[in-house]
Order: sequence, then C-alpha cells, then structure tokens
Amino acid sequence: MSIEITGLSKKFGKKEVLQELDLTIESGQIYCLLGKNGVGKSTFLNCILDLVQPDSGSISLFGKDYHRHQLEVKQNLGALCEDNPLIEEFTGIEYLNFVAKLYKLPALEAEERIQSLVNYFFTDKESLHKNVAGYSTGMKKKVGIAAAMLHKPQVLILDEPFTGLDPIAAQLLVQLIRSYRNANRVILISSHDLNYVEKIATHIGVLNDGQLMYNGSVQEFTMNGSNLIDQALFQLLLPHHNTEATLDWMLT
Ligand SMILES: Nc1ncnc2c1ncn2[C@@H]1O[C@H](COP(=O)(O)OP(=O)(O)OP(=O)(O)O)[C@@H](O)[C@H]1O
Repeated sequence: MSIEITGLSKKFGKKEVLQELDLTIESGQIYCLLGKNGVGKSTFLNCILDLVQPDSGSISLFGKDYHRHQLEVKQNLGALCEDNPLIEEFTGIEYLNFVAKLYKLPALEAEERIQSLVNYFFTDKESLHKNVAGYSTGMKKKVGIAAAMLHKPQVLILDEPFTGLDPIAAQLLVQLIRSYRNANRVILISSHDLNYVEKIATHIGVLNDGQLMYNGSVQEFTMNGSNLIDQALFQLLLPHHNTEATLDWMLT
C-alpha cells in the first residue's frame, strides 16, 4: 500500500472536520476525493502534506511513518496546494529552477525536464519569462502543477488542479495525469470538476460529516457506467432533493 491513514481527526474550534478517518490508497490508483464545499477535502490533503497538524491519527507513505521519516517522505511527495503559493518576484522559469534546486536535481536534468514541461503545457511560453506576480490564475496553476511534478514524486497530490484552467490546458492535464500513473506511484486529487474526474479517476472517495461516505472503485460508484459521476454523487449526497418543488415560485 502507498498511503495509509488511520484514525485521522481534526477539529477547528468546535467543528470536527475529520473524525477518525481511515483510508488506504494503493499505488497505481488515481484517487479522486469529492465532497461538498467546506467538508474538509483540503484539510485532509493538508494533513498529508504536513501543512495542517491533525489532532490525532497516523499517516504513512510507502510504509514509512510520516513523522519518523519526514525528509525521505517529503522528497517523494509532490503537491499543488489549494492556495498555490509561488514566489511572485520570480519569473515562471526562475521559480521552476528554484524548485529543481530544492530537490537537488542535477542542472542539466532540471533544464531538460523544465523545457519538456514548458513545451507540453505552456502555449504562451513568452510569459514564463515575466514575473509570476502578473500571471493569470490559470497560468499560476500550470506553474504550480509543473513544480509539483518536476522531481517525479512517487506520491502526487493535487488540490483542485482543474479550477481556473482553460479547456485546452485542462485536457493536457488530463493526459499528463493519465500518463503519470504507474504501478509505483499514487495520485490523490481533490476536485469539483467532475467532467475531468470522470476521465482520470480509478477510485473515488466522498467525504461527508468527517468520514468517507464512499470509498471504492469508480466502476462501483457509477454502477458500471450506468451513472455519470455527477449523478452518482448527487444521489449519494442529496437523494431526496426535489429541485423543481424547491424553486416552485421561480418556475411559474
Ligand atoms: N485554518 C482554519 N481555521 C479555522 N477553520 C478552518 C481552517 N481551515 C479550514 N477550516 C474550516 O474547516 C472546514 C473544511 O474546510 P476545507 O477547506 O478543508 O474544505 P473543502 O472541502 O476543501 O472546501 P471547498 O470544496 O470549498 O474547497 C471549513 O468549515 C473551513 O471553514
């Protein structure tokens, strides 16, 4: 197993966001975490990324306890966080080189990897030589994604990777994520963009009330394709919602 989480709990004030949550994600999976706004998806990912301190529970990656093997675990982890912090004074290229140095990539290899990611993902290559401060949301996101993958981490965690991307970049990202998947890697993604989740997920987790309300294969979630992921999610989370009756006043 690649990611093993046991009894993970996190409270903010009185709000219990995660309650004794257990989850195992095997390598080879593209695990997509779904759920309503504010349900705790980013909190969950940030606990794995050591950006939020859980109240209790344990996290191990590839059999190594996070806290006992911090450096080794972090070297093998690549992440796009929801707030995607970049260094605004750097150009995109400078930022990617900076990240490559953090991971101690040899200079030539770093240059080749950055160049290939630039060629793949950035139709607007000129902008990568301007300061990040002037970038659009989507451009910042593409730089954040490239930075997360540069060191070829075994565990790739992407929080809302499709938000803000244009349809071309999103389709390129779908293909990138699919190609990145292999038997030795695990990919964990939180997303509301179910059209894209549909194209990449092998497994689905639905977070609700601090627990995983569903955790399993995408085939089982969609009843072998008889439902789309958005329909399956709606039925799971709001089975008795009568949309038309609720909006009666508006429809007449
Ligand atoms: N640092 C914090 N301090 C206090 N409350 C927080 C903090 N971070 C998150 N929360 C609260 O925890 C809950 C879960 O937030 P989180 O951002 O994890 O949800 P989410 O599922 O990622 O939401 P969304 O889909 O809207 O991005 C929310 O009620 C949020 O207000």
